[in-house]
Amino acid sequence: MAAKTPLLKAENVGIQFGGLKALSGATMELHQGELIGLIGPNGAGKTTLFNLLTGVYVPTEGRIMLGGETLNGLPPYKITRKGISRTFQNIRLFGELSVLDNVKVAYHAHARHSMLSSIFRLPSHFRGEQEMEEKAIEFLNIFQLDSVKHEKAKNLPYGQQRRLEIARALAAQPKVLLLDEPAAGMNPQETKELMKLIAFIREWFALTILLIEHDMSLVMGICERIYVLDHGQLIAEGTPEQVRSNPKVIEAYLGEEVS
Ligand SMILES: Nc1ncnc2c1ncn2[C@@H]1O[C@H](COP(=O)(O)OP(=O)(O)OP(=O)(O)O)[C@@H](O)[C@H]1O
Repeated sequence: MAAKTPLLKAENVGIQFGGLKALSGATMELHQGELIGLIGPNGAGKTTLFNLLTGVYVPTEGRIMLGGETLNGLPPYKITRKGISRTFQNIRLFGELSVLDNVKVAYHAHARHSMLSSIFRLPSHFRGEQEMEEKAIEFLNIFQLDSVKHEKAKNLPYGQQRRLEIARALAAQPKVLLLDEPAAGMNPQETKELMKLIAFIREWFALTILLIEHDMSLVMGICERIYVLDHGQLIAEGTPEQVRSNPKVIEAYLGEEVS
């Protein structure tokens, strides 16, 4: 029975901004190891759902649970510590810091060596530092960023900045990774490679991933299941094939490319 408990669950979740119901009655379950797509037209509520899952917004209705523990009302940093990391639609990096330091800072937020050992530069501090550097370089290798590790993040080409953002999110050692349009602004070749990389890191880190993507064809190849949002409501859920042929989804995407 325990195996059936979802890792992350949103139960009738919603939020209202003034008169606007940006999201309402959203119920979603992510199970350990799944790679799930979240799609929908512009303004459907996709990022709002991410903001609710990560504590940026507090739901005005419903419950969010991670492994059975309710997250409602916890601040974002506590939710990150509990195991939910995310990337943003608009890249958020420390532009003036090196690529390596960007990952180390993210790793630091999670590292366990104590403040006292850092202040007094005790041997455990240096072991912690070394371990952090090794871990950070490991992440950079996976994302093919090791050759640019001393570059300032702001000087990287766009595609590399996007990959660095994912490396940073992973450095927090999440159970669940939320990716908000990770391929936005990438060319088709970069996008294809990124999708492969996402499928790879899911396996490598035994992650559960929720991926926002505007273009259904991009998620078709790698996601087992897809949730579809439209006007703040989840209108469909199923395999890519089920979702693609769902009349509500076709209607929501009317005038847009569905496949
Ligand atoms: N803080 C806020 N205050 C007021 N309205 C908001 C706020 N955040 C989101 N909204 C509104 O909620 C709705 C859903 O926005 P959201 O950004 O979640 O959509 P989205 O599906 O991610 O869209 P896109 O694909 O364009 O990124 C929009 O109408 C948006 O203007």
